[in-house]
Amino acid sequence: MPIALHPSIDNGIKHGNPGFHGGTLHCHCASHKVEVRIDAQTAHNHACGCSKCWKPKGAKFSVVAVVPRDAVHVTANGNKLHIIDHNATIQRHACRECGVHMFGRIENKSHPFYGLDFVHTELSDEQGWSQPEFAAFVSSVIEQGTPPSEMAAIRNRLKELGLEPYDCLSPPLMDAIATHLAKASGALAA
Ligand SMILES: N[C@@H](CCC(=O)N[C@@H](CSCO)C(=O)NCC(=O)O)C(=O)O
Ligand SMILES: [Zn+2]
Ligand SMILES: [Zn+2]
Repeated sequence: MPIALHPSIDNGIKHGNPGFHGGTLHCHCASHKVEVRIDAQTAHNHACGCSKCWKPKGAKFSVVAVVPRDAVHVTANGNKLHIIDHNATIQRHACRECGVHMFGRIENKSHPFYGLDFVHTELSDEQGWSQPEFAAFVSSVIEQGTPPSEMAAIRNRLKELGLEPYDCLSPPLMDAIATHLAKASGALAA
């Protein structure tokens, strides 16, 4: 049995459908579920090993993607939502009862990813969301108690699944962040 990372990737990566245009996320409550409608396909879907992203019980990684914030609409039981940490870069709006994070929003207008919300598409029954493309913050699983001796097996399994492991974000995303900062500072022409 290969090491378990997350139920939506452990049996192989399901391909996304480029023509897919969104769906509805719902929390894990048995009744009065929080529902969030997403009117867009996701981008930059990835496995994330950081301690802040929501993971289903027993998973080592979260699977998280971004969508334009204008495409995110709370459609039911929004009164159950609260913000986990108002000071975090990504303000995660979670269900107070079941703990599931419904969307993470960046409110800092000068942040490179301002305008994008973070979402977990496993919370939707629809098929076709963009597939995970890489693994981010892999070393961070140690901070949550994974023995460092397991890291080689974890990175090998991620590679076997086609998810290149990185200890921050992927090179294209790190380049996008650096480009944004260079344009803001004047080091590159805006
Ligand atoms: N080692 C830390 C890393 C946390 C971290 O920086 N997480 C990233 C990625 S989240 C989705 O890719 C991040 O951007 N965080 C901003 C925020 O969470 O507000 C840890 O594991 O906690
Ligand atoms: Zn809930
Ligand atoms: Zn994360």
